[in-house]
Amino acid sequence: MRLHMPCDDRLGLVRDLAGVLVERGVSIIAIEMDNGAVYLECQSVSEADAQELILAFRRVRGIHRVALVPAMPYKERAEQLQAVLASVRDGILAVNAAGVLKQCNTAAARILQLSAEAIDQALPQALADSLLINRTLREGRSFGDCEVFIESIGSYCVVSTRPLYNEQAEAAGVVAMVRDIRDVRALVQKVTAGRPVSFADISFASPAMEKVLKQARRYASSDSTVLIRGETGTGKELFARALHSGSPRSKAIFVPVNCAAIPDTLLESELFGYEEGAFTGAAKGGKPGLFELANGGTLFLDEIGEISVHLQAKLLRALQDKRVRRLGSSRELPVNVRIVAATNRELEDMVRLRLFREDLYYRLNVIPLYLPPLRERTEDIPLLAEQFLRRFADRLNTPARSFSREAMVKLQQYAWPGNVRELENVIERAVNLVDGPEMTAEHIYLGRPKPAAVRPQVRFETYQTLQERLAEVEQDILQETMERFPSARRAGAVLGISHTSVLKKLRKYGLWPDKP
Ligand SMILES: Nc1ncnc2c1ncn2[C@@H]1O[C@H](COP(=O)(O)OP(=O)(O)OP(=O)(O)O)[C@@H](O)[C@H]1O
Repeated sequence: MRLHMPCDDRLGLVRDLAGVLVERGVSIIAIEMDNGAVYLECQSVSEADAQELILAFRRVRGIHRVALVPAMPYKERAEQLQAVLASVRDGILAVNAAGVLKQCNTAAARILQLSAEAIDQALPQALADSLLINRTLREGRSFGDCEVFIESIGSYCVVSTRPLYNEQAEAAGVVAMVRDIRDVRALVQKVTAGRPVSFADISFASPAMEKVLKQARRYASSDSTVLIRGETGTGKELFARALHSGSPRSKAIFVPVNCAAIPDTLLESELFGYEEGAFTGAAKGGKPGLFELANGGTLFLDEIGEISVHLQAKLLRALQDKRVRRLGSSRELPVNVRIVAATNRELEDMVRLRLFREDLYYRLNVIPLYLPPLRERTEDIPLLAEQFLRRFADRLNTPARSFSREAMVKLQQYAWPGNVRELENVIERAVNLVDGPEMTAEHIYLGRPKPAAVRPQVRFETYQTLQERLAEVEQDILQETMERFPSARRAGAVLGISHTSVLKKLRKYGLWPDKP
């Protein structure tokens, strides 16, 4: 039986109430003062005895009223706290000064794989260390959003802690908040990801693209690695995104990496992450790599043909073992990532020239997908052009709605070295120029025609020896090769000479700074 009794603040009141119960041989379960009232919980008694008890309490000096209540305030508070703890997605746990686990919500139990029996038991030392609980107790200060590795679950978590102080201002316990790194990533993905791209976003009218799309739809559901080939701007990234959206991993993250846009040394730490202090400039607390970030989802390695041979070896190992190791760490982490790679390079030639590892090539080329260039599917041009026209006209609020016949012919006759991206740009430029509803041929500015491949210039200066003329040609070849493969080693592999010969020749022609 639980009673609520508004009362005066009088010394001895609780003793008098207890006396009423003692006289009748009824035991007290709990007594609590709250907000000008006494709450009392005692063992249950018969209906008649309850009535008599209530009358006796009313007669106690200082008691204003006596009413039955369904719950004691401390129980209500505890239940509300439990409901709050159970409803949050973050893991919350409370540990006392002796390291004993006193509270653990369902999320914490799930993230840290703790059983119900863990309550009222000392938290394992390694776990208390990883969760920064011991440091919080020792140093008596809070930690905010630290990424820590939890050995027992083999994964990283984000942890914040707060010490609880006793009356002597000593740390008497710790409350820790734990978030699974995967939940953090899912949140980031939700906030930062744009609208997902699906196969329905890929426009086509040509049988060639119909065939590719049919293949891609079939491949989407598989977990195998896809290698998308095609010239620049043919829609490789669009297909990679659609493959992800159409896969069982669609709810997880899609992580695109442009391998050509990041310098080699940086790409290694971006892909694999690093531990604190792994190198000068490494961020405090280390950083997870893109492989880890993409865990559960899809990693899109764009321009895969551009990565160095050193990184190719590391990538191959990661793909084979399905494990990655952060730079400066000895710990390997399992990763479950689907790889979609793309390139506009002739990887087979690169393999032949030893610029691309053959084993990595086969590992990536499990499902090849070839996107034809726009000039081989001119049927797609009107559809794409009209789609881009609508998009840009709406965005720029111009009245352009259609193409004249000549404009469309001009678009279809062009060779489109930049493919769909170039078409998109041409239409955007045209929409900016047009005043009326129709786009005419004058509004369509196409790229400058490519000059015909120039043959090495032959200079008819009769006093030049054969050797001198050959040297000029050699110089042109070296210059052109170094522009395409800006490393002596790679240029050497292409030209079939050693990299030291390349360097020697570069120095000879003043194409390489001399040693100081
Ligand atoms: N079939 C298509 N339908 C609609 N838009 C397309 C289509 N193909 C490509 N695009 C658009 O063309 C542009 C270039 O596509 P994307 O970036 O996917 O090409 P890419 O082959 O990955 O290029 P790069 O080789 O330069 O990385 C994007 O804006 C894309 O949305």
